[in-house]
Amino acid sequence: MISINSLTKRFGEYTAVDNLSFDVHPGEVLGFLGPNGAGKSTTMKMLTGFLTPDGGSATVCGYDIQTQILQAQKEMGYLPEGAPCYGDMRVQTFLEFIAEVRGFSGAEKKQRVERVISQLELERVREQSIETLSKGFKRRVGLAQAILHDPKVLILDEPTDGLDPNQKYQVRKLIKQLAADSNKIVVISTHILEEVSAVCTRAVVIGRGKLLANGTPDELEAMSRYHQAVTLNLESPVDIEPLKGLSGVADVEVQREGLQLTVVAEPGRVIFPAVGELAKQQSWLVRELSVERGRLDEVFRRLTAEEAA
Ligand SMILES: Nc1ncnc2c1ncn2[C@@H]1O[C@H](COP(=O)(O)OP(=O)(O)OP(=O)(O)O)[C@@H](O)[C@H]1O
Repeated sequence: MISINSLTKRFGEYTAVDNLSFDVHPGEVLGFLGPNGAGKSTTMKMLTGFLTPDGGSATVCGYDIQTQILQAQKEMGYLPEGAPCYGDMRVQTFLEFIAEVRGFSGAEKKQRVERVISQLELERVREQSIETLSKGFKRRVGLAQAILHDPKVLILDEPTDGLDPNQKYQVRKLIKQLAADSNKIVVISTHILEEVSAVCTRAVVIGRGKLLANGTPDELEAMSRYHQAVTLNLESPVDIEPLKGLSGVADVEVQREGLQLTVVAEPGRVIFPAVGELAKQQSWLVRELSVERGRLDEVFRRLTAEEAA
C-alpha cells in the first residue's frame, strides 16, 4: 500500500505540499484532485523519488521513499506530466531502452515490449520518432513505459490530459483493466471530475497543498447541495409555494422560465416521495421527475473555493 504521513514540500517561502497525510490500499484507483497549482504533481514527484520532501514521510509497498527509494521505484510505474523525453528515439527503440534500464534482456525484453505495444495500440507508430507523434500517442507511449515492468503501483499524472474523447475512453478502459487486478494501486491526478466517476474508487481533494476531502465518489456526491435534490420538468409553470412548504425542502430553484424546478433537500432528508405526491395532488403536468445523487463539480468548487478564500 501507499502510506503518506505529514508530507511537506517547500519551494522557497511557498509551501507546495503542506502536512499531507492519506493512505491508498491495494485494489484502489485513487483520483487525486485539486485545482492548478494545488500540489498534485509535487506530491507524485516525491512519491516516485524525483523530489525530496522537506518534512514528513511516505512508504510505497513498505519501502520508505527517502531511505529505500530504489526498492520503492521497482514497485512503481510513473507517467509524469507531459510527454516522454528522448523525443528523437523511435517508439520501439525507446521502449526497449526502458526495458533494459529496468533490467530485462533477451526474449523477456522483447516479449514485454510487444505486450505493451499491443496493449496501448502502438503498432502503427512503432517505427516513428516520439517527437513526431500526436499528443494522444505520446501519452500512450508514456503509459506503455509506465506499465512495462508490470508494477504493483501506478502513479499517473493527468493521464488523459489533451486526449480526444475516443482516446480518453481508451485510456480509462485500460486503467480499469489494470486495476481489475485487485492487488494493484492506481493513483491518477486529474482536474476532470467525470474521470473520478468513470474510473476511481476513491478521491482525495487537495488545495494549496492541504487535504480538503477524502472519500468514495458516493461520499463526495453526498456532500453536494444537490444530494437528493428532485428535478421536475413541467408542461407549464406552477405555483412553487406548496413545494417550499414541504417538510425537508431547503430551497426551490427555478429554471427555463418555470418549466424546470430543482427542489433542494435539507441535509440527510429524502424528499422524492413527498414531491411526487404533491405533484399528483396538484395535478401538475409533469414530463419528468428525477432525483440527483449530487454534483461533484459543485462539491469540488465549494471545497477548493473555501480554501482559496
Ligand atoms: N520546481 C519548482 N520551483 C518552484 N515552485 C514550484 C516548483 N514546482 C512546483 N512549484 C509550485 O508549487 C505549486 C504546486 O505545483 P504542482 O505542479 O505540484 O501543482 P499541480 O496540482 O500539479 O498543478 P497542475 O494541475 O497545474 O498540474 C505551484 O504553485 C507551483 O508553481
